Amino acid sequence: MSKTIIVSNRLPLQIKLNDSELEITPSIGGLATGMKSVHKDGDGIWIGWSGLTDEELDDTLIKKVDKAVADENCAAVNLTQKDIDNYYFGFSNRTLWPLFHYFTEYTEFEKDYWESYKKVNEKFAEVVIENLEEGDKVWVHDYQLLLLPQLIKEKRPDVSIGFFLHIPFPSYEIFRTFPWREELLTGMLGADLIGFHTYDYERHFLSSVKRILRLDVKFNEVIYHDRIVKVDSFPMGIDYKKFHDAALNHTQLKTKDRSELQKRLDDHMQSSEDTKLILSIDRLDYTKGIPNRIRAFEYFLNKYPEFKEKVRLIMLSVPSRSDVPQYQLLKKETDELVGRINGKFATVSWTPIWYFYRSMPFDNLIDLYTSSDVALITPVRDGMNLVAKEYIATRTKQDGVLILSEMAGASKEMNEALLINPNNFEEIADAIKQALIMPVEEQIARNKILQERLERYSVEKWAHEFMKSLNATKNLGQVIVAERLKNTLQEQMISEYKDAESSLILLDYDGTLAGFQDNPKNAKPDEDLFKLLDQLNNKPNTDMVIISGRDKETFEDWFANKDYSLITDHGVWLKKKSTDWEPLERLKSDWMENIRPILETFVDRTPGTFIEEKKYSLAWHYRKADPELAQIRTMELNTVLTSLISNNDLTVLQGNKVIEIKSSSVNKGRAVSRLLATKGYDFIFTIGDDWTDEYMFEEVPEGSYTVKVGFKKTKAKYYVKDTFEVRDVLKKFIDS
Ligand SMILES: O=P(O)(O)OC[C@H]1O[C@H](O[C@H]2O[C@H](CO)[C@@H](O)[C@H](O)[C@H]2O)[C@H](O)[C@@H](O)[C@@H]1O
Ligand SMILES: O=c1ccn([C@@H]2O[C@H](COP(=O)(O)OP(=O)(O)O)[C@@H](O)[C@H]2O)c(=O)[nH]1
Repeated sequence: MSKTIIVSNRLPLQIKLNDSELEITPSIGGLATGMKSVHKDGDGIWIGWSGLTDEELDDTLIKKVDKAVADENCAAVNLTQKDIDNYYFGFSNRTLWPLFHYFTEYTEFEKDYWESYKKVNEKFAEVVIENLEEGDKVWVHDYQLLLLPQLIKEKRPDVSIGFFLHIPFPSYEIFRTFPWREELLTGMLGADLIGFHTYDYERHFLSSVKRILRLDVKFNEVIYHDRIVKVDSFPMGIDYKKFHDAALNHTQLKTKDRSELQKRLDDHMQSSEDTKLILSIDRLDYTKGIPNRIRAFEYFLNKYPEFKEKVRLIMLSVPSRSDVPQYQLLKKETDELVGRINGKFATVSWTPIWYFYRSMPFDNLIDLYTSSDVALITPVRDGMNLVAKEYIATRTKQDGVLILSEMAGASKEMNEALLINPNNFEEIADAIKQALIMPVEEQIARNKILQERLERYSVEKWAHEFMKSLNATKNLGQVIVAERLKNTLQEQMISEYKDAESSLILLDYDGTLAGFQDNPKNAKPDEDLFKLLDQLNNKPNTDMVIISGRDKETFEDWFANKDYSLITDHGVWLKKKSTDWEPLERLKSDWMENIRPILETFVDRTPGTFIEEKKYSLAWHYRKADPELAQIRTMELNTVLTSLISNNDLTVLQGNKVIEIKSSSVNKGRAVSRLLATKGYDFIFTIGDDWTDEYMFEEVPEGSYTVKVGFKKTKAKYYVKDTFEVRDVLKKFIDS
């Protein structure tokens, strides 16, 4: 039976050694708490790091760890202390985490960290491959494993892979500063479906894919080699029922069953009639805006002194990544701030801030959530923030107010909360006051809407939607275009070629024989290509024709010493083997004088674009321009040109990052039909990569081999992945 394999850096359980005995605790953090609910009901396995390093383990302990993780349907990836130092504390938490949360000044670009990150991603890949069985799906999580999808896909292209990023994906302007940006993007694109919490993160990712990898993006689909990668947003939910039911049970607890923490909270609440509790819970992380929050609370107490001795801020800060210097500094800063403010405002009966630096068991979290009148959640950046959702889920009487930073992914779905800018103390202070005096009817009205949404889009639903989309993505890849020219088909084709008495091989040039270059002039044939073409050209009973939109002058220059058959200018000129150039069409070019100035205005306004002037056509290339600006400009240019060309027998063609204006009566198809009229062939092979080649595919008779380069919509019957595969196929003709 097929299963889903979840992969994340941490397993849902963390193991430590205590006097050579295993001490097992649940992992902290939204990824672990959220995915745990998904994993518990499923029949899959969860692969991740156990919490112990190789150095801490001997054979006996390894067996114990394996058993402990296997009991939870997990499998451990073994990491050394050096891996943890360089991959986890290093690259993950001193490079990716700060950069993706816009803390560029904290970001360290260390080659050693990067090398370790690659190595550890490979270790994860090995364990995944070991556990993979026929039909399994893999769901990879988060920034620690950005290279993993590609590593799995390379070894197991048949496996359906989903990837979900739990933190923000930064804007292109931030991401472009990253030294290994191409590798990270291609690593992620190994997945069939890439998910983010919000649409903003999704569009930032697509923007980087377009600009850095220059890949084609159609709406939310990336065309990557011969695959379509779907990108979408799936805002993660929580196990609503678990939190809501726990809160309901909590209300029924007898006094004797109440926790020590709850008793302290009760004491505070009973100390005066209008006393209130404000709660914050987060890992002690600089992204969570903890110092800002404390300062804003101080500002509030100064601005609204009537709340002194009545309102208390309870801050639960969970220790996190304490080997990273920025976290140590944050700890110091937080301790000092809390000390200073408590020192400044405290009275005999009141300290304004209760500060806990530890993690708490689930029941204590419920104590805190259910006892607090306000939740104050103020991250400066946060992928989602599940605490905000958990607070709302526990409000069984629907009272309570959530103050939430608009920089948290959760804010996109929680409009009924009081949304604040975490850098604006004035706004936070006013929001605290508004929350404290908000009529209970208004609290209920807001929370009712929030709860309905959270209950509906729970973490189970989130996981279900993601997997549903992953399954649909798989089908998408299969239905769309031509059939892959796989080895068995190639063998059949070559055997037909060998049996044929007369064969025609039509080869497009750019994007087929030679790779795409920023400057078209640089796409000159290389030595290998010449060798290959020479050999093909000498095959008996074979007419090899290079058929291109390039101008005659370029081909005259490039192939000066070669006796190849050539067709240039999309079919205007023909040079047959051992004969001279002859025009296939008689064309006028006076129209160019009118069109060129228009194209020049587009070049001036669109940096990176340029005009290629051929004898019979004009081409405006935008391959180096910003893709979004280019998209707008191509629409504008099309509109302008449409009104101009109608009287001139001209056509505007949209190519691969180029718009070309040329005579309507010329195309590669017409040129091919003329070739076919002069000679009969019993084997025809034609290959090309863009729209101009579609005319050839249409023109050649049924039964011909029509092949597209790249995974695109086409009239061709088959496709190959790239120019490297084109050469491999041509070698098979030569070797036959
Ligand atoms: O594993 P740690 O290094 O101790 O960190 C804990 C987790 O922190 C991050 O959580 C994120 O995921 C949450 C759920 O999607 C989201 O609400 C939150 O905004 C994120 O910051 C991190 O992404 C996880 O990988 C860590 O395990
Ligand atoms: O002592 C604690 C404090 C918090 N949490 C949980 O940690 C998660 C924090 O997730 P969030 O998305 O808010 O932030 P992250 O830590 O993942 O950045 C929530 O599910 C909390 O219930 C916990 O298990 N123990």
